[in-house]
Amino acid sequence: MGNNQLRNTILKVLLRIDKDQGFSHLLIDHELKSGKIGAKDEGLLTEVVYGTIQRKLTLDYYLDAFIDPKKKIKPWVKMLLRMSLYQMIYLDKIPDHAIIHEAVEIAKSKGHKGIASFVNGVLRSIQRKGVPSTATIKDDVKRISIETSHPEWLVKRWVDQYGLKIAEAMCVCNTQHKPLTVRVQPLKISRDQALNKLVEKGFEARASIFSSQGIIIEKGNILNSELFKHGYVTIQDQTSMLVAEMLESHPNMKVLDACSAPGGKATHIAEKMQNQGELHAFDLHKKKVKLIEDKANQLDLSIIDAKPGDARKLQDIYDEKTFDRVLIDAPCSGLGVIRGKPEIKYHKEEADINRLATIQLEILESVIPLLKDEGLLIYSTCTVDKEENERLVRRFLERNNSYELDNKFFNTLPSPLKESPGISNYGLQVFPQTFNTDGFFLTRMKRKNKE
Ligand SMILES: C[S@@+](CC[C@H](N)C(=O)[O-])C[C@H]1O[C@@H](n2cnc3c(N)ncnc32)[C@H](O)[C@@H]1O
Repeated sequence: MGNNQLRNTILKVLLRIDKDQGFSHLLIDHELKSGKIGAKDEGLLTEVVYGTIQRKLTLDYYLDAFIDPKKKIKPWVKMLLRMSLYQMIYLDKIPDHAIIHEAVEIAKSKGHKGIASFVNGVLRSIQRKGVPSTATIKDDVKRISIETSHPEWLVKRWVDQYGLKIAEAMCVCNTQHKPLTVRVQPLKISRDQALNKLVEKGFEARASIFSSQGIIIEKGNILNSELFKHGYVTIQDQTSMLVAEMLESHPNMKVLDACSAPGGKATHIAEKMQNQGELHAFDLHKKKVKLIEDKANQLDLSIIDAKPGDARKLQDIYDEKTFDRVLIDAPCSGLGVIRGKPEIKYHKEEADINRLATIQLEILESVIPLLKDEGLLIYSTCTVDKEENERLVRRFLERNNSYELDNKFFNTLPSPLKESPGISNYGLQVFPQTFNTDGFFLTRMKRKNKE
């Protein structure tokens, strides 16, 4: 694929994410699987798409200083400027003159000479004069919003909920690289064996403190490894691995995973059960059930019975006190996974959070009666927001006095997590910056002992 074609593909993907609210990882995956992108261009496509989305508000702040506010610009021209500027500022592989040349060629072929000369003028002016400083922005929320490219409502919300220092560190971290982590399938290989194999193949890898099965890959492409291809390891963030660690499920238990797709945590739980017992996995969306089955097959786990179903209606299927363990990994705003899905920052709105909290509470209240006496329930989300996490748990406990937090949960956490800044009376909020992971929340509950 020529340079011009590659840049056109990048522009097409970016416009789909922006206009049609597409997911960056799915659209990138689609292009990479099309067979049209050469191996040497895969990295550039991924980097420019993610980077441009990740830095959109910062790039707009820079561009606005060079564009007459009265000028009407078509969305594709604005996006072309953003992706070109992203490469000029954040990538040092390609010289500026080549980036500007490509942008002008695209402007010519997609538009006309006038647009090409406008694009050329803006990019050349920035090249000559440099980008404006953010130091003049006095308001902290506005400054963080522009410097780290998070909408102001979100920065303000995080500052109000967690304070300026944590909020700013979180926003900065969300623009930085996160190492990939994998989970070892312990019924097929031990973590030490997997680590040795990876090091032999030239990977830089180390053990995670979050889970006895976790490995952090510092260098090397795990997707091309035999370990990955044959289901000896699966990709999972370290925070998500905490869930099965803390659920303490054992062989021959009866376990419910009420919101299960794509099955990352269900398969981990099945591994902890040594693939013995019953694991009932549900997801609201029928087509996602196949994802759970595929993951279970890939890891050679047979005890997962995956079905479509609404977690709020499982009482129609099961009697009260059926399960030894229950996981509610609830649908959430996903504000903890902005690094992997940067468009979340712009697609989510504040009103979504209250709507989601209502559903989360409904799910929790419908599912928890299925838990046996002495059973354990984990409630988790991949978001950083008190309304969906700590406050949700507090609201649940205030409304349902036969349940309580399981205090042993806090003692059982791996030690650096016990002392981490997100510990509260209602669970553990992991901030992405503390351990360079996703942002994640989890807590453990149980039925109160009757006197
Ligand atoms: C955070 S994801 C679960 C991730 C999964 N536990 C894993 O580790 O791979 C939440 C899931 O809940 C599903 N969902 C949303 N509403 C639901 C409902 N009312 N009942 C069951 N599943 C639901 C979504 O389709 C989504 O797949």
